[in-house]
Amino acid sequence: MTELLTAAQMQAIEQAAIASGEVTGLELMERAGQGVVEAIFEEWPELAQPVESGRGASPSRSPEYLGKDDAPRRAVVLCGPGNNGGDGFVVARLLKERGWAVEVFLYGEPEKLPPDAKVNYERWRESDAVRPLCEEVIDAGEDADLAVDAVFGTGLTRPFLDHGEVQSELNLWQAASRRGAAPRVVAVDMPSGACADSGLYLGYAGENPFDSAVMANFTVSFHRAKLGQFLSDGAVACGKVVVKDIGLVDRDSPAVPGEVVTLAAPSAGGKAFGHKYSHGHALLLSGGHGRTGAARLAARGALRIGAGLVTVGSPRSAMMENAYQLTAIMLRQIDGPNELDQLLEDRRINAVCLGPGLGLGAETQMLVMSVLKQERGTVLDADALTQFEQNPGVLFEALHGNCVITPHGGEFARLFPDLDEKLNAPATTGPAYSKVDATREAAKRAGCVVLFKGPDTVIAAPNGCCSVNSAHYQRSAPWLATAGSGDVLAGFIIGLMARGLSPMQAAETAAYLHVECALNFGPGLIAEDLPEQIPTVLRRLDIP
Ligand SMILES: NC(=O)C1=CN([C@@H]2O[C@H](COP(=O)(O)OP(=O)(O)OC[C@H]3O[C@@H](n4cnc5c(N)ncnc54)[C@H](O)[C@@H]3O)[C@@H](O)[C@H]2O)[C@@H](O)CC1
Ligand SMILES: Nc1ncnc2c1ncn2[C@@H]1O[C@H](COP(=O)(O)OP(=O)(O)O)[C@@H](O)[C@H]1O
Ligand SMILES: [K+]
Repeated sequence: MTELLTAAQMQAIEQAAIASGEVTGLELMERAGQGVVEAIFEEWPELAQPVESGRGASPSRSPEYLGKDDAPRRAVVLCGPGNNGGDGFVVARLLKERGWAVEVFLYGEPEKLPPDAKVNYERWRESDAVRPLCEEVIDAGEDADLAVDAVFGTGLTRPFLDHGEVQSELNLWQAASRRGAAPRVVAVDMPSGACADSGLYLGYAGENPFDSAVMANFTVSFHRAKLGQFLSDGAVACGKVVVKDIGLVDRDSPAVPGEVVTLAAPSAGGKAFGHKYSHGHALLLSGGHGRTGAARLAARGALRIGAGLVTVGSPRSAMMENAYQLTAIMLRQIDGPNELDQLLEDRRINAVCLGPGLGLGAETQMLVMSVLKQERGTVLDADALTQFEQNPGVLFEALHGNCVITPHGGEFARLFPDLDEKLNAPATTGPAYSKVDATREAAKRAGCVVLFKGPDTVIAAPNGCCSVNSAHYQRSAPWLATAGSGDVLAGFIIGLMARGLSPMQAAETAAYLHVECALNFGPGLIAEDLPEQIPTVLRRLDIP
């Protein structure tokens, strides 16, 4: 289970360790700096060689490794006014010990550094200069091999704006480094300017932070990854996240505030035994004539993910259209809520999904209400959510603990306009209101699991349980931005609920597998391809 911590949770863990006497803040800072240096050479082994050595010199820890014609590697280290800056001074010293030429710039006043950072500042100052962080850093960085961003980490509380020019230059370095030019940028804990809890850049009202903010090639975090590294812009700005152990032990400390968020992972448990009815019977409602594709996509998803039986319920107008295109999936005519009620007298139908392609209008509202009063496993998506834009309270009243709702950004805004407004208001103070905060509040209000879609899909239950299904970094799956992929996701969830997974487990597992399917297929993906990847993905993950 990969935990994603908020700044407050990380601070509480650190404080508890220091209070217990097992470690000092200074030791933690030294380990953090060591972790960053280690990560740099793991990421870029070539940096362990001096420039132009070309003689296969082995990595060395002392300046003696320099041959006659070799030039030292060069780094600029940008330090900030807090402990993130303290880590930066450690990194500078360790690189220098390896023979690097290092220039250090400080944003802030040395006298105001917190104690541990001050100690490391003084150690650096014993032999070298610290210059104020200003435009000079731009010239210094131009031909450096490496830029270390240790300006702000988990302590960012307000916008880092007055150094916009410096930031935009860092951004140019970063862009240049993606083209193979120097310097590479490594961020300590967070790319400075981005909030560690929300991933939002502070103070960028209406502007694209990526026009000027620090973006890293990779980010080194300590003990555990931070939430902001997997949410919103933070998940783009970090480049990649490497977590380094700094010797903190996990503890069930009541001092750690709030329920910890995890990265979504599939729940184990497959089709080891039983007959088809022991794997549940999922019903998916189709829209009318010309609007049936979405329900069939979802139904195919439900069947592939292992529901024992899957039925599409179709209005008369669409029976032929559906019949032509369904084989293993069964078809039943359902015209209106009364016929739906009759069908649901069959208690073996234990999970119902509605919304994809269903259309808007009074009938949709009645169908939703009819299903919800049955208290079966229920997934509401798309039109079944939009239908309640004018009266979300009616929906929340009827939702129950055996439901999952799966809004994308637009649907979320329709059901939870106030939360959407908070989430999209320009972030000015840290920790900023995050997609995790919004989804948790939404789940409480709705009284059921909410899966808020996106490359950073957040899944939350009313009890505060929450996970992030990340399609970033090595799981980046931009091909999912294709029509109908959300319908398949709804089908995956209802299929797993039919099989008996809890709403939270089903939503997490489905979201995880959805991304795996996209990764398995790759470019050119269309929604129809997603269910067809399930067999390979399940086999690879060893889920029977
Ligand atoms: N918490 C931990 O367990 C550890 C923390 N370490 C490092 O310490 C960092 C956290 O240190 P801090 O809490 O001191 O926070 P930061 O160093 O991230 O920055 C906070 C400091 O900057 C000030 N500040 C915030 N926003 C500002 C702005 N826009 N303009 C000017 N000043 C601003 C704050 O008042 C505070 O003094 C972590 O990111 C990590 O790099 C590591 O040394 C190892 C252990
Ligand atoms: N860039 C992206 N990277 C990863 N996943 C994405 C991306 N864009 C969309 N998705 C995912 O694709 C699905 C799209 O669903 P949705 O917006 O409901 O589309 P549709 O209604 O067309 O099916 C969601 O699961 C969402 O999380
Ligand atoms: K930083």
